[in-house]
Amino acid sequence: MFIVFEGIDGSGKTTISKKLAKSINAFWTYEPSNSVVGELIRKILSGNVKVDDKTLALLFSADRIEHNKKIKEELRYRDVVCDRYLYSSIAYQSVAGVDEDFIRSINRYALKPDLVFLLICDIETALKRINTKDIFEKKEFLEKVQEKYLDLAKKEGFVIIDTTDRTVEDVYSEVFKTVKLRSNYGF
Ligand SMILES: Nc1ncnc2c1ncn2[C@@H]1O[C@H](COP(=O)(O)OP(=O)(O)OP(=O)(O)O)[C@@H](O)[C@H]1O
Ligand SMILES: Cc1cn([C@H]2C[C@H](O)[C@@H](COP(=O)(O)O)O2)c(=O)[nH]c1=O
Repeated sequence: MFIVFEGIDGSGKTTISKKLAKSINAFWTYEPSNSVVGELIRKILSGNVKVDDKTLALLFSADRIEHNKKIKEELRYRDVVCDRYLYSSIAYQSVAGVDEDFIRSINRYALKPDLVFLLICDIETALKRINTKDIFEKKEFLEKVQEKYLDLAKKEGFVIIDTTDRTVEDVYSEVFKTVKLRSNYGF
């Protein structure tokens, strides 16, 4: 099973996805990945290197091609839990002004996940949770990204979980119950 966690920065994706991967003995992975393209992306996100928004969208899709190879390989043996994926590109890059059809087109060969969790959070709470700031971590921008995610969630059937004012344990318990229901395993 290929499970993806999406949401704005500070919504709790890394915390919850790592916890889930550990408890179901799945492979935990993330985007931007640790490929050479992923490393270049992180330099751009820190604001040290500037590129056109379309170039950044292309870099995310190139990193995803590299990342997909690893995911497919792991799925032969076990479940995969991923911290950010394709829908981060659709949400962030479209809010940054890149045409959604262009984003979908350059990602058309990306492996489809079996289950997507959208972790939503009050923006002020999310910003308080994060220490380092990247080029996208601004209140107005993240508000639009979260709206775009909610729009995608309705169309694509994501499981939405609000993490505002909830403990990690509480959020995790809801995630675990959903995975149990949606999978063939009796964890
Ligand atoms: N439900 C929660 N309640 C309180 N704090 C939380 C909750 N979930 C996560 N946190 C804390 O918020 C911080 C950010 O969490 P995390 O890194 O999981 O978010 P994220 O969505 O992966 O962020 P980013 O996209 O910026 O990497 C961490 O210090 C984490 O311990
Ligand atoms: C995969 C992906 C990511 N992003 C953005 C979203 C965040 O601002 C950063 C990643 O930071 P994190 O702390 O590692 O979550 O990258 C994006 O704009 N498009 C994407 O496809």
